[in-house]
Amino acid sequence: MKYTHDVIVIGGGAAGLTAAGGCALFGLKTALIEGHKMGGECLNNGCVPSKALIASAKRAAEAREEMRAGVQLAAPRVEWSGVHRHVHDAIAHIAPHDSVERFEEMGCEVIADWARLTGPNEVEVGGRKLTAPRIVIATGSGPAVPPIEGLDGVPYLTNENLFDLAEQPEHLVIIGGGVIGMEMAQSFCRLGSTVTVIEPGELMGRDDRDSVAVVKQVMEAEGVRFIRGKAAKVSGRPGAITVSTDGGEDVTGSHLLVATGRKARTAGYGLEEQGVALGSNGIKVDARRRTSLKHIYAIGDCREGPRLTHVSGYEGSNVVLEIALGLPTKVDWRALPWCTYTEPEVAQVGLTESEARAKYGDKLRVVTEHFDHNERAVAEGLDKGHLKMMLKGKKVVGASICGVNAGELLLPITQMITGKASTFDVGGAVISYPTRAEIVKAAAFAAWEPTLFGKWPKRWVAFLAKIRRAF
Ligand SMILES: Cc1cc2nc3c(=O)[nH]c(=O)nc-3n(C[C@H](O)[C@H](O)[C@H](O)COP(=O)(O)OP(=O)(O)OC[C@H]3O[C@@H](n4cnc5c(N)ncnc54)[C@H](O)[C@@H]3O)c2cc1C
Ligand SMILES: NC(=O)c1ccc[n+]([C@@H]2O[C@H](COP(=O)([O-])OP(=O)(O)OC[C@H]3O[C@@H](n4cnc5c(N)ncnc54)[C@H](O)[C@@H]3O)[C@@H](O)[C@H]2O)c1
Repeated sequence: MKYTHDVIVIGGGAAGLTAAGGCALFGLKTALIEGHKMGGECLNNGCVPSKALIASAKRAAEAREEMRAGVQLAAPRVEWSGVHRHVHDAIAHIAPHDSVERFEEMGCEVIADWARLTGPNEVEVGGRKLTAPRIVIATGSGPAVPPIEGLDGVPYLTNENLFDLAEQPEHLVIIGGGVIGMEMAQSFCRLGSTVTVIEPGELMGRDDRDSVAVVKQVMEAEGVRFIRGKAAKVSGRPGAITVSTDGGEDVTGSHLLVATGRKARTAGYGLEEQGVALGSNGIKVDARRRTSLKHIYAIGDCREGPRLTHVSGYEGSNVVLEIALGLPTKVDWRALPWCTYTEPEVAQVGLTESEARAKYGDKLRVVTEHFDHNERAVAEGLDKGHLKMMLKGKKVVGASICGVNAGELLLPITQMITGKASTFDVGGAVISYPTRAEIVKAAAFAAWEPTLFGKWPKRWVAFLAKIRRAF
């Protein structure tokens, strides 16, 4: 069969851009199809605007802090139009990196339209039929909005319109205390909105409980109100929206944000018709990200599995190895990192303590180091939080960190989990003093303390000392 392309990539978010760019750079004839905005969720409605908003909020929070380190800042003045501009400037600054022009320069044929799978090797787009021996689906996810009674009758926000708000909410009610709910709750509160979070289960359910407890305490002290319960009914009108929980509590706010999880984009573009198997929330894939039709790959948020930008990029790179170089490449989640950018941040890599306990039982050793023993943190007066390192013998199987810039501390731990560095290497490394990174070195060294100061080294030391005394 004569194909129009070597590979067709559907979706121009983090996953699709990585896959298409990589294939084109290797010289494959690559079609990259994006129906909406290049850069997808991360650039336009996700990571970039949310982290920019968090940055504005952090400035306001610092000014609101009581005197620290002998300095009292003046009360903050928040201009919503300025916050809005900062958020959109950040998007505009990064947009060229994900642009049509950049991907065309790499060698992709970029098509700005909606694609539809019309045959096992055929995609229809903009009235054209493209064919290729390999197809990559990277269509992402959107907000999963639960069927709450009355929700359709009021205006509500999701991550798709939150960053376009023209005015600052007076009282933002957030349904969902997951990652989006927590990052946005703290930010809007710090910018001066009243914020209420409704969550029936654990806040930030995937994360280490001790870390989340620290964040919750900080957010409550800053003024965020948490209601334990499930949003069961919504009523009201624009500007006065009431959410009633299954526990009988009512809260009325000026704005409502629904942050109740993600739904993979799998409908309406031919997957089922072509026999691509779907799971409960995403395309079914194997470890090599192949769908039930082995020449069709699914990567990033659209398939079942973790939904994070770096995961999309990682899977995009993997399929480039498969498609361009013919190297079967399985995903490896042993050292999967993630970070929630609350303050303090909550960062995780590998297993949490509870996962590690379930897997290793008594063989697990948890080393905990606190930032109030880290001299940089103490000097800065920002010493809340801790690092927990999960060890099986001298091998790291996971770590949870809660603290200022916790996400920046994950890299050496990733290397220890994958075996590219040992606890001995990191525990014995010379690193700058005083840095927060010393907490990682201290925990890695702790893996060796029982051995280093154990029976045999002590015997050797005693022997040497005895000889020295004798001569
Ligand atoms: C508020 C928020 C904050 C976040 N913060 C972080 C963070 O700090 N760190 C982190 O790692 N992750 C974060 N995420 C998650 C991250 O944004 C996603 O995991 C990531 O963007 C997924 O990339 P993707 O390429 O798989 O999908 P997407 O970015 O959703 O891209 C899919 C693209 O496919 C296009 N498309 C869909 N169907 C078709 C079709 N039929 N034809 C043509 N085009 C199509 C869509 O228009 C879209 O542009 C955040 C998410 C949200 C919502
Ligand atoms: N820093 C980051 O890496 C980052 C930041 C933001 C988003 N993300 C990504 O975005 C997604 C998280 O999105 P999210 O926060 O919407 O989902 P989530 O799954 O983290 O949290 C959703 C929460 O909504 C709650 N919920 C569901 N129905 C409810 C109801 N009726 N009433 C009250 N609460 C209800 C759930 O119990 C859950 O805790 C993930 O894919 C995540 O990886 C990542």
